[in-house]
Amino acid sequence: MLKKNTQHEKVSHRKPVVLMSMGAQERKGHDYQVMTVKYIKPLAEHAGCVPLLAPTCCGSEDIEQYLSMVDGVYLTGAGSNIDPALYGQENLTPDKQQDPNRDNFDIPLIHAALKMGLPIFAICRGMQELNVALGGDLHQKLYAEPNMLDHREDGDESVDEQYADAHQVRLVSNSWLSKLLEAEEIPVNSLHGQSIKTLGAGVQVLAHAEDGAIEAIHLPEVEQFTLGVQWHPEWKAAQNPNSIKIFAAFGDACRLQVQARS
Ligand SMILES: N[C@@H](CCC(=O)NCCCC(=O)O)C(=O)O
Repeated sequence: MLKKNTQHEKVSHRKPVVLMSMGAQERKGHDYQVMTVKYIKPLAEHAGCVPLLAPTCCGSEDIEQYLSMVDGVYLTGAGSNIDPALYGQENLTPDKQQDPNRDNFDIPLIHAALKMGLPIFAICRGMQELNVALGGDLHQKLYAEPNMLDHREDGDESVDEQYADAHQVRLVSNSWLSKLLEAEEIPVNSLHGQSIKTLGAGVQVLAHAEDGAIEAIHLPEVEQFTLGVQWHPEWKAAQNPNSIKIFAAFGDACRLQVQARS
């Protein structure tokens, strides 16, 4: 009987594991590391990945070990601002919360993940981190810039109202994102006071808001999937076909990574 040579047919059927870095929160005098459920669920349900939550409070020395266990990196939004010293500016919003541990974990994490060829999907603060890690900078108060709209949510509204579509974004024509979403323009929610000002090395724009604010980026010179969006596709993702497509595309890229490693 002929023996089938399975050596070249090794296909791994395990789900991709994706690292999510947690953020700091203080509650009743105790320091917590947290992650919002709205970010976790679409990664499992629409990307088909296994979320692995990494605390950012223990320094960055174990980053390579974390990355050796995962097939992708997912950088979420968070209320805290990135320390402007990391992009060479004085702090213009000293009243706003910062999270130096997350900054100090995520910046080297991004460099290491890029070096390892891991897919990266970044939302809101995560997209800003991706740009800062590559030497770009931010508008610290987008709302105070001439001719720019106020992209912040109204804190007095209900959460549903805060995350409702707020404006259109125009996708760069013929880009992979416009092809994926089969659209030139999509409506998005908007909950940020800061935004990308100068692009980092290798960063390219994939979408703009009506006022010119940068709404989506990628790194076309690297081989792996990279996407940063300033809006929140994680919010009620199951009800938004564009969000489902974005999470599925990230999941597909992580599945390719699983195969590449098997
Ligand atoms: N502080 C930055 C980043 C904004 C951001 O990530 N917001 C997320 C809000 C909370 C959440 O939905 O997780 C800025 O203001 O631009």
